[in-house]
Amino acid sequence: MLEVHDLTVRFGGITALDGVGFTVERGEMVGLIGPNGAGKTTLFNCLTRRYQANAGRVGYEGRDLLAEPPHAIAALGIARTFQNLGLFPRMSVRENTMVGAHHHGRAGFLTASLRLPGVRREEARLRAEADEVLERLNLTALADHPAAGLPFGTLKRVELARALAARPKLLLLDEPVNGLSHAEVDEFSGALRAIRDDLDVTVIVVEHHMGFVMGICDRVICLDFGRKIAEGPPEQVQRDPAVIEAYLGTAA
Ligand SMILES: Nc1ncnc2c1ncn2[C@@H]1O[C@H](COP(=O)(O)OP(=O)(O)OP(=O)(O)O)[C@@H](O)[C@H]1O
Repeated sequence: MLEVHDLTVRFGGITALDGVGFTVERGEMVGLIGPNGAGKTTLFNCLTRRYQANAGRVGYEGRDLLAEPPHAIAALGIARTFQNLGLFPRMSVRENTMVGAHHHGRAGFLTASLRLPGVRREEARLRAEADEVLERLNLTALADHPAAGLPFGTLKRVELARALAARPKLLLLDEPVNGLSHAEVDEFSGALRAIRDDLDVTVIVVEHHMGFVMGICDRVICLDFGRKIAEGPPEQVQRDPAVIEAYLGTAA
């Protein structure tokens, strides 16, 4: 599904990604780990075309992803969540979720403003789809509640709901369980497993929570200073001396 070759991104004198390469098969759940500043978010920003790569290639379902404009990413089936949440505080949980589905809508600015019957039907369809996602994530009771004022753990689930409403084939999760309690992490893991099994979604997840990553991922890739330093099954990567050193080096 995804083939990343020799991806390099520089910001002035900093090389945020340095010749990174890996592949992801359809249906896999891949963990992307590495100390702060390793280049994980930069990688997501390249895959969603927010950042321009200096070198390298990315193949996505046989396409040259780096040749696609940023606005085409959602329609290609790539959705992401953000480390610091990308929600609209004054909009309800349902409305925030419907934002994720906007690229399925066909109504233009004019037809939408005129509220023609076709537009109303379409809105009802998007709303029904959003409600289905909310149900799956145990958010139905909060559908009409504004995002503002909800606990952080709940907002993390709303953020996931928004990404799922886009009906993604490839889901990029940026620190989805950061700041969650132990019980919330377990709940999130369960929901994510069910989503992967039921919705045929391929997942790449950036996370510092090792218990979560090791418990849920089929394969783990570790970056350090923009380079891939390890890749393999979770138990193997966890024991890899280069990975241990990268983390301990940061802590020291
Ligand atoms: N827009 C930018 N402009 C300049 N430097 C940037 C930019 N984005 C990222 N960087 C730099 O690139 C490097 C990689 O950052 P990135 O955010 O990708 O790391 P990360 O692995 O996601 O870290 P964290 O775990 O802290 O989120 C860092 O040195 C960072 O300062």
